[in-house]
Amino acid sequence: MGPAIRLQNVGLKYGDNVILENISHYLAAGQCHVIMGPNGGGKTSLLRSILGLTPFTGNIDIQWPEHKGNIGYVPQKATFESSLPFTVMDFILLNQSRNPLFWRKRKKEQDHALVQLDRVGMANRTDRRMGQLSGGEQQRVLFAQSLLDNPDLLVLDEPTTGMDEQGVRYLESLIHELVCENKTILAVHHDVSAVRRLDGQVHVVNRQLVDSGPVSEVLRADKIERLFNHYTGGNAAEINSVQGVK
Ligand SMILES: Nc1ncnc2c1ncn2[C@@H]1O[C@H](COP(=O)(O)OP(=O)(O)OP(=O)(O)O)[C@@H](O)[C@H]1O
Repeated sequence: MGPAIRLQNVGLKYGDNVILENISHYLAAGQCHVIMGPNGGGKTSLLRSILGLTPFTGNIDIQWPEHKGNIGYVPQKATFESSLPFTVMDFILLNQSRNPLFWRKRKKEQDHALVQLDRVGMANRTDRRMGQLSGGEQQRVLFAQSLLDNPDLLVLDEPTTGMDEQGVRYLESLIHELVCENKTILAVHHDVSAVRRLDGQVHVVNRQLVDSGPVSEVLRADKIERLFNHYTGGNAAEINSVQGVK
């Protein structure tokens, strides 16, 4: 079972630049939560705050049901030196053990890595150099890597960026599978149709929490325009008062 996440008065500033302000919210356990909102609205910053990677103010409590479980994280982009001669399998194994790479090529670990790569349609590309993969293929490898420890909380930052239709389908069916296992998913997403297919809870963030609820409510036809209005500089406080969000 995945955790619930409680946010209390969460804020984040870079210098004088306010990125997140006064966000108090509850993300229920065992569901798929999608964060949407305009570019620069603070979605990645919120994910990074939840992961403890950014110095936020306020409180973020990851509430594990019994004991603390594993967290998987897929960042927006893979960061590695693309000229290095390591393969997809090396990249995956690199994160599976604290031993040097040449110790890691144990059959059991390779088999486990292969199963995860198969889940994202990359099992036939284990010997390719990471630096030679396309952006979408790299995203798939990152996703496979995030599954290695059987995470109870999976955090995805725009997971389908650069992915083709097949990659998107792999990812969506895996998310459905994980939700069926009561894992908690937290994903930043921009694609309204894809979010509709995920059928989770949608939380709109633009510096503040602008709206929140099931897909059927937040992505209603009459609200979509407002969601996109944010992109042209909508004011979160005004939007809150229009939508009655406190
Ligand atoms: N380390 C940093 N230092 C200074 N400013 C930052 C830093 N990280 C993010 N920001 C700023 O915070 C704001 C929010 O960025 P963030 O990446 O959280 O937005 P986002 O909603 O995820 O955007 P996008 O949809 O474009 O990915 C941006 O204006 C960005 O420039």
